[in-house]
Amino acid sequence: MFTRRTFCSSIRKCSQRSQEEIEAYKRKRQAEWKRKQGGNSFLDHLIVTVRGGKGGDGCAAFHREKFKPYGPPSGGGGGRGGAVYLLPTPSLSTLSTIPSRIHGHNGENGRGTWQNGKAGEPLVIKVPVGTVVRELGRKDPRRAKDEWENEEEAIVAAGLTTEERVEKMREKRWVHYPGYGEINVERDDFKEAEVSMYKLERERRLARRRRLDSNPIYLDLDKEEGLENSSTEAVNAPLGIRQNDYLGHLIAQGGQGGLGNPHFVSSANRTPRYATRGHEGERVTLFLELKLLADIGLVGMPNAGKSTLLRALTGGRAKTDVAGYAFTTLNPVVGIVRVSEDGTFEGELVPDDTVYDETKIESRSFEERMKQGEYANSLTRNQPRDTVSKTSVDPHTESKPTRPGHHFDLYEAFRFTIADNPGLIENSASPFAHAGLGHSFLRAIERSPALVCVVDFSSGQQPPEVALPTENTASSDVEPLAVPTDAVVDDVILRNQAKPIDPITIDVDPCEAIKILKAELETYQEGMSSRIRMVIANKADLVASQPSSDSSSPSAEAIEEAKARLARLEKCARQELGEDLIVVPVSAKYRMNLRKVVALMKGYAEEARNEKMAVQEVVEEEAW
Ligand SMILES: Nc1nc2c(ncn2[C@@H]2O[C@H](COP(=O)(O)OP(=O)(O)OP(=O)(O)O)[C@@H](O)[C@H]2O)c(=O)[nH]1
Ligand SMILES: [Mg+2]
Repeated sequence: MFTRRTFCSSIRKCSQRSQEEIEAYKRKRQAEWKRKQGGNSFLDHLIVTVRGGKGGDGCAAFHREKFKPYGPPSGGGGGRGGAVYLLPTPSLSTLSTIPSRIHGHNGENGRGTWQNGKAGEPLVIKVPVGTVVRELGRKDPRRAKDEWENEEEAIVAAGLTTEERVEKMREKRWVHYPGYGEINVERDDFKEAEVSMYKLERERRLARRRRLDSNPIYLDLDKEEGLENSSTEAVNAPLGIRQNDYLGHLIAQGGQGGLGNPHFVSSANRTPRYATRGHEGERVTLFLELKLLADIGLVGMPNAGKSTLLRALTGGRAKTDVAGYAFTTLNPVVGIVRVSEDGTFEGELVPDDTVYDETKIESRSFEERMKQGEYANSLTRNQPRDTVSKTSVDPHTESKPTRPGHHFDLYEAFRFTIADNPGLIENSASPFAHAGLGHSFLRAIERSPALVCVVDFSSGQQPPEVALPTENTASSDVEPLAVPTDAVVDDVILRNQAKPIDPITIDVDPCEAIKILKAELETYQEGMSSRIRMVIANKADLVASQPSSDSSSPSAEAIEEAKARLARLEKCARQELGEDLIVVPVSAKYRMNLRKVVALMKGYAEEARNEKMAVQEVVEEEAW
C-alpha cells in the first residue's frame, strides 16, 4: 500500500536527485516503453475508416398561405453529404495526426417552402508526402462493415420478426407527414415508391461491391500536389467550391440527399405525405503506410553515431537526439544535406567544431544564449548574426559564407535527403527478444535507393582513458583535427563522467555488426541488404588515440594497429556486402572526413534520380 511515509520518502529521494539524473531516468523509461511496444508505436502505418457525410433528409410539407388553405407539396430535398478527400502535404512527417475514424460532414435536411438543405462541405484530410494508400478488400477482417452489413447485423442480433424487420427498415428510409405514417404504408403509390427505392438501393450496393473487388483504391502519394496535378479538377469540383481549390483524391462520396414530398406527386396522388431520408455516405477502410522519401537511409546498431552523423551533415538542422546510450532515436528522422558545386556542404560551415555529445546540453546552451539576446538581431533563429567560423577554412571555400542557413542558398548546387533510424540489434523483431525496437521503422527506408551502414569503429577495443582527439588519426583518409577547443575538452570530460544508463551495452566488433545488420535487413525484406553502398566506420577519433609515453600524439604501433583494423573491416565488409563496397573512416562528432562521405552519397542520389528519369522517359514513350 502507498502510505504517507513511503510518499514522503519518495519525495525526499526525488529532491535529492539532480536534474540530470531525473532527465536520464525519464529518457530511459521512454526507450523502455518504446521497446515494449515492439516498435509499433511510431505511426508509420494506420488503418483508417472513412465515411462520407450522410445526406440530409427530405421534407414532407405543404405550402400554406393566406387564402390558400390547401397549397401544393412544398418539402425541400436534403443536401448531399460531404465527400472525403486525401491530400498529400510536405508539412507533415507522421501519420499520428490522422484520426482512425473520419466522418464527412452531413448534408442539411430539407425544409418547407421548397427549401433544399445545404450540401455538406468536403472534408480534406492531409497526409504526409510518401504515404501509400490501399483500400482493404471485402475479405479482410480489418475492414469496417458497410452500411448494409451493419443494418443486417443489427436486425439479426435483435431477432426481429419479418414484419418488425420491414417496419425497422422503413423507419430508416422514410419521413412521414405527422400522423400519416400508418396511412401512408397502406397506399399503393407508397408501396410502388418503396419497391423502386429498394431496387435502386440494391443496384447501388452491387456497384459498390463490384468497384471494391475490381478497382480498390490504391494511391502512391509520393509528391506534393496542387491544381496543376489535377486534370479533372474543373469537371469534378463540387458545386459551390471555388475552382481554384484543389481538394486532393476523392476517397469516399457523401450520401445522396433525401427527396422532398413534391418528388412523389403523381396523377394517383396529388398530395404525397412522405419523403425519403438521406443516404448514408460511402464507407471505405484504408490502410495508410508512410514510406519516407529519403535518398539515403542510415542503418546501424544503437550508439554507432547515426544521429551524430546526420547532425554533422545537416549542420544541426535535423533535430534528431544524440546521447551516449542505446536507443536514443526512437523514430526515423529525415534531414536535408545541401552541397555546393565544389563539394562543400552546409554542415561544414557550422561554427562549432564538434557535434554535441548530448542534444539536451545543446538545447540548454541555446536557451541561455537566447536569453542573453545573442539571437535577437539574427536573420534566422538558429544562427547568431556575428558568429565567426572557427572551422579551418579551405582555400577554395574562402568565398563561401561562414555559417549555414539562407546564406548557403546562393552556393547550393544539389541537395539530397538522409533518414536517420533507430538502432538495429540482433533478432530485433523476434518476439522472444527483450530488447530492440523491432523492424517496423525500416518501412521508412524501404524506398531509399541507397543504404549506408554506420558502425562504431572503436567498439570491441579497450576504451581509451581520455579520448581527446589528436592530430594523427586512424587512417590517412581522415583529415587532421584542429587544436581541441574548450568545447571539445568539456565534451570529453562529460563523456568520461557519463555513466551508462541503459542496461543494454552494445560493444560489438564492427565486422560482427555488419553481419548482424545484413541479417536483420534480410529478415525484414529479402534483398534489402544489397542496397548497402557504403560502410561508415565512425568514431575513428577514438581509435589510435592513446598517446605514446613521450608525446601527446599516438604511438606508431597504435597507428599501425588502427590501419590493420581498418583493413580487416574492409575485408569482412566486402565479403559480406560485395566487392564494390566502400568503407570510409570518419569521425561524425568532430566532423572529420565528411566531405568524402557527402561526395559519395551525392553520387548515389544522382544515380538513383537519373535511373528514375530514364524509366519515366521509357514509360512516357510507350504511352505515346
Ligand atoms: N568520440 C566520438 N563519439 C561519437 C562519434 N559519433 C558519435 N559519438 C558519440 O556516440 C554517442 C551515440 O551517438 P548517437 O548519434 O546518439 O548514436 P546513434 O547511432 O544515433 O544511437 P541510437 O539512436 O541509440 O541508435 C554519443 O554520445 C555521441 O557523442 C564520433 O565520431 N566520435
Ligand atoms: Mg540515434
